[in-house]
Amino acid sequence: MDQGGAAESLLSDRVKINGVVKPLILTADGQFRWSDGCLAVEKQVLGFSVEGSKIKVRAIVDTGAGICCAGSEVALVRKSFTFQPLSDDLLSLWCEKLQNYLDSLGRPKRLFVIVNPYGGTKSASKVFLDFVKPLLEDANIEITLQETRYQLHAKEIVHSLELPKYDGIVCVSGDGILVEVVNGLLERGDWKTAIKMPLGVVPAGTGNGMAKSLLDSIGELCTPINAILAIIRGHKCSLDVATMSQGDTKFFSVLMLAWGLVADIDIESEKYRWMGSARLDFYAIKRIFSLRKYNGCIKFVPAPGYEACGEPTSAEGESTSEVISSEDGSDKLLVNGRQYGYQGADFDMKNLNWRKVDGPFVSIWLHNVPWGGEDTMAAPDAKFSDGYLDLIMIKDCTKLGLLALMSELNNGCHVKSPYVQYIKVKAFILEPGTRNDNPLKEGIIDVDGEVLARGKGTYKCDEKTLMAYEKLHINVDQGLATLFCPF
Ligand SMILES: Nc1ncnc2c1ncn2[C@@H]1O[C@H](COP(=O)(O)OP(=O)(O)OP(=O)(O)O)[C@@H](O)[C@H]1O
Repeated sequence: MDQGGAAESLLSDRVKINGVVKPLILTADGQFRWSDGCLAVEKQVLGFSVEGSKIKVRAIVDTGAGICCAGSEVALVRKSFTFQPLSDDLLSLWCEKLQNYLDSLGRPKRLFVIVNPYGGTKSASKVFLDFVKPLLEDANIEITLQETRYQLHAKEIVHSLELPKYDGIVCVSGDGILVEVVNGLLERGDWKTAIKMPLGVVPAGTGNGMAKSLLDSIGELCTPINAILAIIRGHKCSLDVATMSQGDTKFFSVLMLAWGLVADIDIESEKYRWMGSARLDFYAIKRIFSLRKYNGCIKFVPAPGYEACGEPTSAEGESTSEVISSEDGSDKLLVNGRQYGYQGADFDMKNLNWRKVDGPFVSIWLHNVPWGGEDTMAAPDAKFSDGYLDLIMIKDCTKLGLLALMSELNNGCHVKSPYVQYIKVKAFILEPGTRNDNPLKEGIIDVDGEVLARGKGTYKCDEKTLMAYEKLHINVDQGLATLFCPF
């Protein structure tokens, strides 16, 4: 038996496999090999347990064919491999070596899992039971489960969550719950440390843009199994957070903002929910044939290389609040005696290269990540933490041009249309106006799939929204949040 002296081997031994004594080796680069099999620990091994004098290694393997996992063409199946070391000492040694190797991978050990049983097709509880729970158990990850019971419940939960007890928060939901979690973390007094908590998302809503963006970035399908495997493997990446502010009211966005055509399609098509997913295509065609344009103005700070867009302008800062340091050292903001958490990126609004474009506009779309939903690659060049939002702007477009453009949203080629201006921005000001065919009607501002503001005469305009249909400031904090990612 070799305990690692030989090159590349952490442990090389003879063990019983199916009653026959065979050589087994664990290499320093994480290969677990025996005479008729091999597992790559990093990619395939989830965890192991001791059963009497045997060790059961639980893995996920690609069978290459056969049953599909939730639509995935790759047939991933859970498999276990059992072996019996020849003495108790060797059993302990194998456990130690395997555990040390798994520990060196920095995987999470305790996860707080939020399930929204009412999101999307109401499939989140089933996704949790079929994929999330069994795979987390295989990986020996301790689960604390909380189902959401009402809107904004997830935000409330993370407000008071004892974060040091967990290595990450997992949302089994659509994008809505992830956005609530980010907002909840950033509203905490200890937001600076809270927002470093790794966040995972397992697609189980109607809008699964973040899960799709993460998995598609390495060519994987957006399936619950691929998403939970990425979380178990524990790789992390940073994510830009955009702060939308109107005076002292803030909203923290991780996906997108839409105003004009895309917002109208997204929000007003709710009237046709009974049509299922066809409602979006149906309503898009309807909107294109009676196209609206909105007056207003946008100002932005372009990323290097995009300075030619728009006309030079200036932007006046609107900081009305004062950041104080509290006794516990956390930065809290005192506005009218009330304490807030994060207040947006530290930004000197005045001394930047602001540019301006005046309306009317057909559509303004700002994207933080490439995919807005599983079928919408809105911003093909968007990066998780480049510190910029991708602006997709349409001012003028023929109806046929728009139809062609919309049909390319699933592959991102719409940005090549001559009617589309596609640039990256660091900061953005939206001054939304009225419809240019009817000064009594205004528009809708859609942020991360929720209505941030509704103007006069819009669909459900009597419903209260977080912000008014007025000037809105947006700036980006590079890599503020952390995500579990598959790369
Ligand atoms: N128990 C509940 N009842 C009703 N709404 C809820 C409940 N729990 C959460 N919600 C709300 O459901 C919304 C959608 O959440 P989720 O992220 O799962 O899906 P989505 O794809 O973003 O949206 P949807 O599927 O509703 O179009 C969130 O805004 C959240 O506040």
